[in-house]
Amino acid sequence: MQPLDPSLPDLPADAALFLDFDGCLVEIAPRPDAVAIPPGLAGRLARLHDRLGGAVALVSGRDIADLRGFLPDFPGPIAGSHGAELSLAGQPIRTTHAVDLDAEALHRAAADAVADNPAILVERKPHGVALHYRADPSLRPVVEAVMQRLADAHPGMVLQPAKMAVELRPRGTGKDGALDRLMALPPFAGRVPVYAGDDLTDEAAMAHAQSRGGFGIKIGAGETVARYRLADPAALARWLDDALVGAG
Ligand SMILES: O=P(O)(O)OC[C@H]1O[C@H](O[C@H]2O[C@H](CO)[C@@H](O)[C@H](O)[C@H]2O)[C@H](O)[C@@H](O)[C@@H]1O
Repeated sequence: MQPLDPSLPDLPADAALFLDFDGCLVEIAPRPDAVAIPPGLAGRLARLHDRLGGAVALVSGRDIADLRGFLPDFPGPIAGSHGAELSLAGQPIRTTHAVDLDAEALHRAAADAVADNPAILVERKPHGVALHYRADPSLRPVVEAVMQRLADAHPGMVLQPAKMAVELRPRGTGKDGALDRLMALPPFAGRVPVYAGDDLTDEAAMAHAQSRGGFGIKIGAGETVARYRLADPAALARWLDDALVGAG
């Protein structure tokens, strides 16, 4: 069991907590549909939601419908597709950008471009597409070249490198924007933003949390702007559980 970062403070009682999903709440899996939800995760999120007056949000590169499939009872807001969509508690999903995207055409173009490489997995999202090469990492240059061509052909979209994947997301979106949007709303407004994430896509949001008086927690290895680090999702779970115990 990895020790907790000894410098990591307790979760502030007035925190606004932003949690990434893959590699942060759940371990990375061979395929996006193969992640295992830890047995205590849903209960932990519900208790944190109560403890923080509802100021707990999921912020993911996955689309919201996909995330809801894994965490159907999550009671708080979800920012999905790298901030391109947002669902406030009890409200329908709404789009946060103005990029005019024919998602089906984009998915078709991506799938056609890698049709000769069955090891490349095409993830179709309502606001973009991801090409995964985890099954054969030697295909990374192929994926990068295809995605660069697609980005050139879709000026409204930008490249988003991910873990063993390359994605396209709408220009102007991002997890930092999602954090900003939520921090302007109750019950997040006026609280201390705390953001935990593992990936490149989380860096801007962690920097943003820190610029607003809060802090970031990098999960796992790799360069980061985050002030603190925890080894893996299990270490994050223990830190969150400590906060719940501390709260009595
Ligand atoms: O923002 P996140 O919640 O961390 O989501 C980032 C991307 O995660 C997923 O892909 C990654 O996780 C998969 C499952 O562990 C793994 O197989 C893949 O290699 C990783 O890149 C998801 O599929 C993407 O849509 C998310 O954007």
